[in-house]
Order: sequence, then structure tokens, then C-alpha cells
Amino acid sequence: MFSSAGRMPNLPASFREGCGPWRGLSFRRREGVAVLVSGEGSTYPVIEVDRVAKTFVRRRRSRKALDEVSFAVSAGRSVAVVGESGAGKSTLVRCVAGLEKPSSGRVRIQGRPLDLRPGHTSPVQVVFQNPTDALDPMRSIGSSIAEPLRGRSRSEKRARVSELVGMVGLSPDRSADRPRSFSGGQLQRIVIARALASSPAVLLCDEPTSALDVSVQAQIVNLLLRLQKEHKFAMVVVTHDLAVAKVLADDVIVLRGGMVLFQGSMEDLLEPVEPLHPYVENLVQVSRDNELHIPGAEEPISAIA
Ligand SMILES: Nc1ncnc2c1ncn2[C@@H]1O[C@H](COP(=O)(O)OP(=O)(O)OP(=O)(O)O)[C@@H](O)[C@H]1O
Repeated sequence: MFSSAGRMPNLPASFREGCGPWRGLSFRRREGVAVLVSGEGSTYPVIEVDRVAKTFVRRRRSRKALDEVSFAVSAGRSVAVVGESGAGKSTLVRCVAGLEKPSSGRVRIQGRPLDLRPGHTSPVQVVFQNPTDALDPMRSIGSSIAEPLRGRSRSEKRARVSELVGMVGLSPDRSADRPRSFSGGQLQRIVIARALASSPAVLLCDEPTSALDVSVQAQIVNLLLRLQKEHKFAMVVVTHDLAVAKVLADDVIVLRGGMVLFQGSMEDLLEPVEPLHPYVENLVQVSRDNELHIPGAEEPISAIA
């Protein structure tokens, strides 16, 4: 992750001085900004968010949803964005996905701005909270998953859809079924399969488990962990639940009112060497009482909800 020095109260002196390494993370300076890249040995971050701010103006009143947020994520690494309702989490994800234009600052994916021209498949794919809203009820799930596979032949699409459906733990035999015949957890698997169809460099997950039953949440978290290990996409996970962040993410950003209250490794959040902001401290305390149980292996397909 990276940020302008002095913005984060919880960074060690080495970071503020722009030198490292610090606990497996390497540092360098670019255009006057201290850059922290998670993932040793990585060449260049896949995601670069540089002093992104967003102000919404509604009925002549302006509201700052994001205040100069900066971070970077390398391939195969994850950042969790944690905060209460209205903290700016979704706005940040929308800015990274190119769905929202920052008021200032910039986002670069694989070293350049996103190309969002029609017909161009974005290297950034998003999994939203509610899988039911994300799928067309009138189309088969196979047809929805094939949506990003433009320019491929019918047989190539069929083979890729079977591969993707199997990859998320469902039976390829069900590719012709409509969304209504699947449970919430299965629908989220289908949404994840569609997001990965074009082999994106970046997967953004906006509250990927919060619309699901508690019993299914761990399965989806486990699935995302496995898929990231296999496919090495950079991941940003938005969650209000630090228990989910702890399992999924290497690094964490805590937002409140658009401001960064903590930015660093998960380890430094859970075992801080410097005092945390009281809000962040409380968040950590609450999460200690709310552990997410992740089974060692994924449940057999017959048991998938
Ligand atoms: N399109 C918009 N127009 C005006 N204000 C907006 C818009 N989108 C977000 N906001 C405001 O920006 C702030 C941050 O909203 P955002 O949805 O990013 O927060 P969040 O942390 O994702 O919250 P939640 O967990 O409830 O989704 C809020 O005050 C919200 O009302």
C-alpha cells in the first residue's frame, strides 16, 4: 500500500521516512509519494490508488466521501477496506473499477489508467454484495457467465463456462438452469465465476458475504482464498466485518467518514506496536469476539448451500 507520509498515525518511522523493508513489505519513492508494495519480489503493483478523493454534491451541499486515499496491491495479494456504513468503502471500490470518477487523484491498473471503451473487457471485475441483483433472472447461468467472453466461438464459450462452473464448485450440468433454482451461496459462486471468466488482473469484492447466511459465508471466503491462490489476481475486499478481513486480506485500510484511520498489515492491526486510533482499537476488540470459522477444506459439493 502507499500513502503520503504523515497521513497515517500507525505507520512505523521507516515508512514515514520512505525506507524499508518493513515486515516483508518493500518501499520506494515515486513522484514524492512513499510507496509500500505488498508482496516481496513483485515488480510493479497491479493496482495503484494515488491520493484519490471524492466529493459528492447534492442539492448544493457537498459531502467528502473519500479524502486522499492511497494504496497499491501486487498480484496475488489482498487489501481489505473496513469501516462502518457511510465510511466511503463502496465509493473507493467504484473509483478503482472506473465506475466513479475521482474528484482528484488517480487510479492506475497494471501501470495505466483503465480503458473503459465499449467492447473492451476491463481487467478489473467486481463481485457485489447481492448475487440475486447481479444476475439476469431470464438468462441461464451459463449465458450470464459467458457474457464477458466476447469474440469466442460457441464451443469455446461452452467449454470455458463448464470450466468456470466447476472451478467455483458447482456441477457443469447445471449451466442451463436459471438463477431461481440456486441458493444465495450458489448464486454468489456463479457471480464469482462470471467475474473470473475474462481472467481479470483485479477482483474487487464489495461485501461479498454480507447478504449470505452465516453458514455459507465461510464457504465463499474459502472459495475466494483458493481462487486467488490459483489465479493470482490482486484483490480488494470491502467489508464492515474485520473477521472476514482477517481471513482474506494481507493488508487493511480502516476508513471512517472518508478518512484513513489505519493503513498497514493485518499483523500490525492485530498486534500494534504503536497505539491505534480509539475507533480502530474498538473495531479490533469487537472482532476478537466474532471469529469467522473457516473450514480447512471446502465442503463437498453436495453440502454447498
Ligand atoms: N452517488 C452519490 N451521491 C451522493 N452521495 C453519495 C453517493 N454515493 C455515496 N455517497 C455518500 O458518500 C458517503 C460514502 O458512501 P459509501 O457508499 O461509499 O459508503 P460505504 O462505506 O460503502 O457505506 P455502506 O457500507 O453503507 O455501503 C456517504 O455519505 C454517502 O451518502
